[in-house]
Amino acid sequence: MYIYETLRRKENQPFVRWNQRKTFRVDGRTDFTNQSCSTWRIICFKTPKPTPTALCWSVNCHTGPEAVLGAHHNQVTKRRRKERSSCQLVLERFDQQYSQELGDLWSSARAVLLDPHSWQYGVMLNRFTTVTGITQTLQSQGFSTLLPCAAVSKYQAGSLLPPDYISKCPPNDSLLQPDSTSHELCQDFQSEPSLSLPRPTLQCYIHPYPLRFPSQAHRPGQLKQYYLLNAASLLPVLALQVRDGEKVLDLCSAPGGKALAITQCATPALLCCNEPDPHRRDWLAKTLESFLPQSLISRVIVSAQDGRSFGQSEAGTYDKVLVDAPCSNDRSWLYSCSSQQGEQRLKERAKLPALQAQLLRSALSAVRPGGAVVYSTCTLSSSENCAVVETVLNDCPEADPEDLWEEIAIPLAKYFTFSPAHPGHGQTPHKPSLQPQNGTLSPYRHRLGILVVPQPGKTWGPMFLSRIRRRK
Ligand SMILES: C[S@@+](CC[C@H](N)C(=O)[O-])C[C@H]1O[C@@H](n2cnc3c(N)ncnc32)[C@H](O)[C@@H]1O
Repeated sequence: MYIYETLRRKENQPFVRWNQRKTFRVDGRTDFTNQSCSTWRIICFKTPKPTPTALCWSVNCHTGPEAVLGAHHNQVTKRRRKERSSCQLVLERFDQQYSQELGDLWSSARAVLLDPHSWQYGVMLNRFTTVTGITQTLQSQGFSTLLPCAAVSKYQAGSLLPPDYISKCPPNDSLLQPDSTSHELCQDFQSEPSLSLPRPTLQCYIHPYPLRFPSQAHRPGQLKQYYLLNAASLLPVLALQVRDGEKVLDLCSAPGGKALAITQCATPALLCCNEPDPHRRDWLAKTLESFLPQSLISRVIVSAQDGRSFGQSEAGTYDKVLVDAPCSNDRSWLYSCSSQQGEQRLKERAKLPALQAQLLRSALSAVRPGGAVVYSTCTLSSSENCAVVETVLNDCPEADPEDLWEEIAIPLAKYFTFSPAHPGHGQTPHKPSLQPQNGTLSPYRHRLGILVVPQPGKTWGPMFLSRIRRRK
């Protein structure tokens, strides 16, 4: 059990809990004995028996030196997270398939998926709110921004970032981004001078340890300041490269995390969020209402079509289309609540590639010539990933896959573990390469897509993404 906490310590006063948890570990970077320190970064960790003495140092392979605060700190009380057990049936199927497809990467990915306490969470800030306070809190707890400045300028409506924004950033690969731009207002679109929105800045904070920032409760009349997500979910949105004023379709939209990320990257002229499932559509609508101001909500449509027919009804309409397809969802399927549910899901799994291919074809019809479609899933399964892309490309001669390895995998390799696509989906076991090595990867293989594989210390993913451009 790894739970991370921050305790504040005032001079000559007892420890005050910032959040209600208990057995604590001191972050290796914090000098616990430094009396002048006003903020302690304390991390709760799994211990068979909390030590009753004040401090007990030990070493944890993930996180370094640890200290257990003993029971005599009466603010420190016990609470255990409910353990979830994995579904054996699903795990066996994953073992069979993924050891073939991922080789050595699977055993370490498996260890991460089976240890929910090691999972990391990203905190995506909402540019439509004041985020200075949250930013300070995050930074004081050891969070830093995910996207270095170079990546920010490249991916998110980069030409719109003012030169002083870039110059305010530290010159090298520093993770600290200035917060001030979140509050700068810009006039978007000369055609609608009345639309005054904060400048697009996708800011996602991550922590080196699996610290889960508390989710924000509903605040009547106020927008939420941040959204918690798997940081790998941002990659399909970055790959979409949405620019201000574009028409964007999010074909499979609920609960809306990627739709929100799109609105952080740019101000589209139209964002159509499609979700056929009524319950999930309500959830989507609530997400949008909780994060977007009225001036933007008027540009957002929630639609309820079967995504497979969208391409026919709105052919050639959109500049960009995101297909974040229904998929096996490895993380959640592994924790199916019963073996019956696991069995049922594995049966459904066989039908998914056909549905995914239909959705991708529909998206390629809905996008205008010259526009781009991003296809993504949150499974490691090659039959739902590159095999779907390959199938669709085979019967869409007017569609070209684009290389995301150079554009996304290499610049962001510090944060995510990438594996290139696996053509032949499982027929040929292959040893994945984390970095492209000259001569070992064909350009076509890059182009089918890239896969984020969860690994210890970089637990983001699974996430597959592929970008396909419709020829002019
Ligand atoms: C992976 S989830 C999307 C997650 C979402 N993009 C986000 O970031 O929050 C896939 C969604 O596709 C929806 N879906 C299932 N079948 C669909 C279909 N035929 N057309 C469009 N969406 C569909 C599911 O109800 C589900 O909400």
